[in-house]
Amino acid sequence: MNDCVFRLSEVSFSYKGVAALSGVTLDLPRGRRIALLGANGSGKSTLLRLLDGLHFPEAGRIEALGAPLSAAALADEATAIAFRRRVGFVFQNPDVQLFCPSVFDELAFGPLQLHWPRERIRGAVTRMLDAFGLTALANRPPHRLSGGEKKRVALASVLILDPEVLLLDEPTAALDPQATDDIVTRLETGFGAQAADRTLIFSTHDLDVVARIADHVVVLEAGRVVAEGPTASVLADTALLRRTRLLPAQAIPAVG
Ligand SMILES: Nc1ncnc2c1ncn2[C@@H]1O[C@H](COP(=O)(O)OP(=O)(O)OP(=O)(O)O)[C@@H](O)[C@H]1O
Repeated sequence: MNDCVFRLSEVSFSYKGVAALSGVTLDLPRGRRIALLGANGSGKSTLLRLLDGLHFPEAGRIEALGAPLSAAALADEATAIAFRRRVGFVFQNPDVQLFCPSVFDELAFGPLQLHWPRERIRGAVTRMLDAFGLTALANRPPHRLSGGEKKRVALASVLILDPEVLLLDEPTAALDPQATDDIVTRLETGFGAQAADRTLIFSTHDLDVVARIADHVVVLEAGRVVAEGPTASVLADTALLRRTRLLPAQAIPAVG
């Protein structure tokens, strides 16, 4: 495949002897909305962390945006800054990435690091606050918000930099149905509408979220890729979904 944001070749990774990914070979094409689907512990978060250069493969290779993604490559400060500008990551737990005294400052933090002019920062933050329904919360400390509000702040603080690739680790985990719908709607309408070459890669085990957002699905099981393809065909494979614990093994009998 020629135009891939990431190319993985026989990638393996373990945490002090606990295997998390084994022999993953995968091309992730540009401009797609890709779901990493798998049961708890299947390796989704680990794969996202490798794509973001937070961990590096023990074996195998990763190419990101046409260049090797390795500890040696990111040790070069200019390469690391360029990579972080192009690839945005939102953690599963927003508390690990929210640390500013106010929501406004949280959104302004990235642009300040990139030395945007003050007026540009003010305008961009104001627009993002409005787009994410956060204007009334602008002066609140992020750590005192609800889980759904924190997720919106974390997402807005990454999207303000308009990354080419957005990596989201379980964007709807621990959210109630309304907050889930809110985030999914923003991802359906906000991110993809910006430009056709933007790529979204997100992890989840929620099949409804996959159906609404993704156009391509990669299924992980015990650290291996066991299926990959267009969303409709993967979601139609109920035997696969049952085997990988994404659907209950047996239908639960109706009550009454
Ligand atoms: N910090 C860690 N130390 C040791 N083992 C870990 C660590 N993080 C993950 N693992 C192990 O690596 C494997 C893959 O975990 P990972 O978090 O990538 O899965 P996941 O698909 O994201 O799971 P979940 O859906 O529960 O978030 C699991 O066996 C897990 O126990």
